[in-house]
Amino acid sequence: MNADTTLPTTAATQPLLRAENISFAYDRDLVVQEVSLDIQAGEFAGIIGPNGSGKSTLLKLMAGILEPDTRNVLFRGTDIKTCPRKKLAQSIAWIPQEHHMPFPFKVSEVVMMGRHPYLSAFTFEGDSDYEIVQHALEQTQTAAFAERHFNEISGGEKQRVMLASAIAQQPEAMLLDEPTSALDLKYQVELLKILKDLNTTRGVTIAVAMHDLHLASKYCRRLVLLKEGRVIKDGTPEDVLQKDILERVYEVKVKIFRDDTDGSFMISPEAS
Ligand SMILES: Nc1ncnc2c1ncn2[C@@H]1O[C@H](COP(=O)(O)OP(=O)(O)OP(=O)(O)O)[C@@H](O)[C@H]1O
Repeated sequence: MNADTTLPTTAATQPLLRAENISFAYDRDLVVQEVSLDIQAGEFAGIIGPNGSGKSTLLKLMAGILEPDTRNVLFRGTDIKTCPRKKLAQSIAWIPQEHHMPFPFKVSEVVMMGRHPYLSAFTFEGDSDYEIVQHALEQTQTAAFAERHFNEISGGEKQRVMLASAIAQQPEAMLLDEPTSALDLKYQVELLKILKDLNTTRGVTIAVAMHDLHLASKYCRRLVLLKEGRVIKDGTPEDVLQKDILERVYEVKVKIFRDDTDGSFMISPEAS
């Protein structure tokens, strides 16, 4: 067995990801404060909260991109800092909010980057890698512009290409930072349907930062509400999307409507 890809065998009993009372500051002020959060394998969790509440930062900490100042993030019970990088790159896909490539890569090449954690320094992509990439391009409806340069496509097209790259990565978990922010109505729903399908049919764990509370309540089985870097409420959409909680956290009066067809919630801010 290759030691580089081995993780502890006790892993199955642990949450996939655990933030154990972590705090983090970019400079002086803490932007994540004493957050304890377990993400179990197979969950579909939404991270919600006002601008600047720490959603992106928390996801970056959970993905091992940033290191907490205090305490640790554990991946299957092991401090994420000490996990073999290759195994981590195969296991966790991170989809950031902003995408820019430093070189003029084609869309197909960006999607192929999802396969890189599986290749060694001296191996080239094989037929199965190309098949996986082609399937990911088709699944995200990005195959039509696979030969265009990534930096020359629209923001919404980039978001779908980054999802394709994450699908090609075949990870255990996808952490996504506002993946629908640049998408039109059709593709917002398409992207969330793809995530739901990956979650239900392949067991991919999803943690996604979202501003659209209606879509969050429609697709996420759990919502974690942040304010000023702290978890204010963590539970089902019904537990979290309550008038008094939302008004306190977002500092605006809201009306909440329930869609009886799927149980989702529509939140309408009221002009004061
Ligand atoms: N690279 C950085 N350097 C310094 N401060 C940062 C950096 N990134 C974020 N911050 C600050 O950290 C805080 C949390 O930001 P973060 O992006 O995590 O919040 P967010 O909830 O994702 O916000 P939004 O909904 O606006 O995307 C904010 O006050 C932000 O200004």
